Amino acid sequence: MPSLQRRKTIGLCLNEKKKRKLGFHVFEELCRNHGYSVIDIDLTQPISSQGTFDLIIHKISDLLVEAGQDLASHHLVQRLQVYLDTHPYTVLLDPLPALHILLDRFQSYRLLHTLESYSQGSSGIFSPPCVELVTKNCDVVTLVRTRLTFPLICKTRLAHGPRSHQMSLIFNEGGLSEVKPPCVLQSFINHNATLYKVFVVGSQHFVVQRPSLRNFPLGETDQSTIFFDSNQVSKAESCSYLSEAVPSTGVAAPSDSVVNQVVQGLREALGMSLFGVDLIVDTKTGRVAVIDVNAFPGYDGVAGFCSALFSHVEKVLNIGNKASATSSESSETHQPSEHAGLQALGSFRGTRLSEQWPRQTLSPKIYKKDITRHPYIDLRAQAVSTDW
Ligand SMILES: Nc1ncnc2c1ncn2[C@@H]1O[C@H](COP(=O)(O)OP(=O)(O)OP(=O)(O)O)[C@@H](O)[C@H]1O
Ligand SMILES: O=P(O)(O)O[C@H]1[C@H](OP(=O)(O)O)[C@@H](OP(=O)(O)O)[C@@H](O)[C@@H](O)[C@@H]1OP(=O)(O)O
Ligand SMILES: [Mg+2]
Ligand SMILES: [Mg+2]
Repeated sequence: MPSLQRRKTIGLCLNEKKKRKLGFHVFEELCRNHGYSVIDIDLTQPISSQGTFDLIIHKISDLLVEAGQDLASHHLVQRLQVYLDTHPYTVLLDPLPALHILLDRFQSYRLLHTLESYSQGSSGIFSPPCVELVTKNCDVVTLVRTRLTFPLICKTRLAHGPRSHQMSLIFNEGGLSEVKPPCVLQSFINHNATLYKVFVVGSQHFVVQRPSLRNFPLGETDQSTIFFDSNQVSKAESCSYLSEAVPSTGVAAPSDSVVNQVVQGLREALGMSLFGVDLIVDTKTGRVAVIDVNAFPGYDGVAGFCSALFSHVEKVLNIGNKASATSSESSETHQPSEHAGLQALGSFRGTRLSEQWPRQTLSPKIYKKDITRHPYIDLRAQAVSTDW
């Protein structure tokens, strides 16, 4: 029987600034030239009336953060969630549960430490020791004495938005009185002011070198706390006074195999396609530290971003095609299935955590939770099964 094929439709929930920075018109043109429709989704209007979307690309971090406090934003996120629930074959790049993890540095670092513990130190990859400060009512000095080493870097719990880039470098116990929870205190690792940004697009990744914070003497010193904005330190064009490298102490860049392990571990654990990982190399030990994971970052310096994204989208849509054809042959019902192919690509539908993570690894509490009503998901260590 002849079948009428609908034009595949890609929806975008990206603000103009993000699109402009990424040169996103190139991606849109590639899509249209290959027969796909591309439509900007307006979350203030019913989504179904704007199109039938096979795949949605978004960066709604602002909205996800606001949804915790603001009812109007909550409703917009809810609208997207309901659309996904009622359109089980729509692929969301990237899944909302994973984004909730990356919006929260507590959860991101817990995930990194879990991945590290699976490798039992064999890979030489680590995430610097850190402590979570929820309120002022804790004995910060004892926590730091028992778990961390000076200098420390203090980062806000929230990982997105302008205030999330306001950080401080603390050199002694006296400096601890100024920290403002909720925040993370993390041991500072000397890395000769060199940062390696790994930008992931589906199964591909790109490594870009950037400036970073300079080395500091290890151990407690009487240096006063340095407050800084991370956006002024590690952008391609940054030339902060905090970034002078020491030329003679260069260390080798992370090897391809280390970068692959980090990317693969996070891709599988998060089920994401579009993310960035910041790596530094410890000048003392040569080990590679993972210090930050960002959802849908800027990809600045990645020349082929739009074509890499297009080829990933094509792969996902083609696998989705086959998977839905197979499942409609074998079953009358249209339940969301766990497509092995999609999972292998790390491109999961963005509905509930339970649909993307192996069910047996989730506690019943998380399994039942409607993530859009809970800005922070309680990520359990056992929910991660990937080795580094
Ligand atoms: N543990 C650490 N040891 C040494 N330097 C660090 C450490 N953590 C962060 N840095 C430095 O501080 C900068 C900002 O840290 P981080 O990447 O966590 O912040 P961010 O604001 O989330 O960055 P992004 O803009 O990539 O999202 C890094 O680029 C690096 O220069
Ligand atoms: O443009 P966006 O708002 O997505 O900003 C992202 C920023 O990209 P940009 O530098 O091109 O702006 C990213 O920089 P690189 O890692 O790529 O250097 C990184 O700072 C993310 O944390 C930011 O995401 P956010 O913190 O806002 O969620
Ligand atoms: Mg960073
Ligand atoms: Mg970050």
